[in-house]
Amino acid sequence: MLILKEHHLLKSSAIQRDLDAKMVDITYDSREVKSDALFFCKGDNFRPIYLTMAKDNGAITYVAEQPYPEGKGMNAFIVTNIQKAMALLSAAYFDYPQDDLFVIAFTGTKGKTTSAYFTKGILDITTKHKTALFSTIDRVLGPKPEQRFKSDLTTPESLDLFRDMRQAVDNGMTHLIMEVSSQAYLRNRVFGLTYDVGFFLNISPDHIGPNEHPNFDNYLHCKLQLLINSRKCVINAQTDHFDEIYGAAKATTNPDSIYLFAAADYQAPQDVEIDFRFESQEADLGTSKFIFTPVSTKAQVLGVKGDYQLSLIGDFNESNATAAIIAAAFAGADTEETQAGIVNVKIPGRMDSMTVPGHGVVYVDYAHNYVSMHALLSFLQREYKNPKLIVVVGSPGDKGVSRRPGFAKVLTEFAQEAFLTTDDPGFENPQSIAEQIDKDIDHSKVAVSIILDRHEAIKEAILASKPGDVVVLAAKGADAYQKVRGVDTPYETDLVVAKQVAAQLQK
Ligand SMILES: CC(=O)N[C@H]1[C@@H](OP(=O)(O)OP(=O)(O)OC[C@H]2O[C@@H](n3ccc(=O)[nH]c3=O)[C@H](O)[C@@H]2O)O[C@H](CO)[C@@H](O)[C@@H]1O[C@H](C)C(=O)N[C@@H](C)C(=O)N[C@H](CCC(=O)O)C(=O)O
Ligand SMILES: Nc1ncnc2c1ncn2[C@@H]1O[C@H](COP(=O)(O)OP(=O)(O)OP(=O)(O)O)[C@@H](O)[C@H]1O
Repeated sequence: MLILKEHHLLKSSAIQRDLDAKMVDITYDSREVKSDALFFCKGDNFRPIYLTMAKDNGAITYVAEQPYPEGKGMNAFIVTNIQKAMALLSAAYFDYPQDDLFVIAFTGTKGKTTSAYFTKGILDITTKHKTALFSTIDRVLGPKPEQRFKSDLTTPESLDLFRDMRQAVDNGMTHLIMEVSSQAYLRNRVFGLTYDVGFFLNISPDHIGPNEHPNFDNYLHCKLQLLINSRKCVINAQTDHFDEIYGAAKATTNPDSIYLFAAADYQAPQDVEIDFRFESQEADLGTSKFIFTPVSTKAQVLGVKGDYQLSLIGDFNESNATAAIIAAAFAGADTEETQAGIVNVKIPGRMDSMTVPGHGVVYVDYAHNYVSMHALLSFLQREYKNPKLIVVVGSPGDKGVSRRPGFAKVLTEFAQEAFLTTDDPGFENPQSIAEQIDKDIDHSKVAVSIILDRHEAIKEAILASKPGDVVVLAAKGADAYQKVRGVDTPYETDLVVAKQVAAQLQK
């Protein structure tokens, strides 16, 4: 209660309390309540009947923004903001596990997962597999295979976050790499959490619409919170909105603890000193090679520099790799470890490729907004020397509405043929989403087909390709589901479907 009081979250009226009540668990899901638990009443879809269920299952205390008759007889803490209260109480309940971890956080519209995986590749060497990971793809809480779980969210709900951190510490982990989404700040999932090093990779319009951010300013504001909550800040100097981002870091962090990185040929504004540079040597279909150089005195103190090679192709990944090298260096990695740890990193659903005999080469990639599709398609266009580009893509329902015109624009700029299909339609009609993309495409440049069955769309795209063509299966990465009306409907993944098509064609 003191914690809530200290943070001015407690509404003094309407509190019933038994301060001696023992509490053996905390949860926000009535289905998981055990006896003597504390139950958080939270969420857009919260219904008072969940509190009844929680009480019936043995909850003795609830925390909510209003008193509920259903909670009669229970201890109640009525708070002004349930998300903040849950974050603070969860951190306390799990005994502040962040204090036992070196925490590295990445935010950015693109590149969070990639940078996080690169960093983990390195720190697995440095820390001898004592590095935990909270990523969009999975959560790694310990060195054993059974301590790896699939993620539901990029950044977990606060209670899950602190519980998993505690688990990681108990499993012997000493470091944690986490992706922090803007949504995590919007919904106070990381309220009160401070990172040892926080990275701002880039920002471009995305995640704006129902259930997400009301506008770009809000999106940027939420992302900036990561810098405000980091002991050391590292910023990609080439990001859009650099001035605002750098300004946010400077407002709360000593300039000695702010670091900037950029490509070797980037001309920074006069009053901006770049700390780390990366110089591309080769970025083709086989590999990426670049030189990483600490330029400023404070960057040189870290002692990491040299030639780097990546298996994960795509020129845009050199910037992600640079962020990872800096992150790992702050966590104690040396040059040799950063070189050895990054070279073999591959990420499910990022730049996966296969050739279909008699047809084109197929790429599966998670690019799912204008900027990432632009990065992906321009790379492939350059490397394959203006091939015919055939793209299969869909846009999710209920969120990221700005992606739809973004896809239309990028398809018009690069593709010769597009198959618009289904991608997590949620509660929207996938046909209508496809039509919204289609209406902004310049049909004099791109031949468009709407095929809602994603398997069929992939098959038609591959059939339409000839050797030398490039087929891009975009935006779904390695997702093994389609989110339809609140249900995760199993889906084989784009790569598996492409392999099935290739196998059928060879029969
Ligand atoms: C808008 C949003 O972020 N919503 C998230 C939020 O939901 P919520 O707090 O409103 O809770 P809710 O789902 O309405 O459920 C109501 C409550 O009733 C409880 N309940 C429900 C049923 C029952 O029988 N008993 C019971 O107690 C539930 O446990 C829950 O506490 O908290 C839930 C976890 O408790 C999340 O699953 C949910 O994410 C939704 C599914 C989502 O799609 N979020 C996206 C937008 C998101 O967060 N994305 C970002 C990535 C964005 C990026 O890439 O940058 C992310 O970090 O993943
Ligand atoms: N630095 C970058 N700039 C532009 N595009 C990028 C960059 N890094 C990755 N991409 C593209 O974006 C896709 C997603 O990358 P990644 O999963 O690392 O980003 P993310 O920030 O975790 O995305 P999300 O928040 O949507 O999960 C990649 O498959 C690639 O096509």
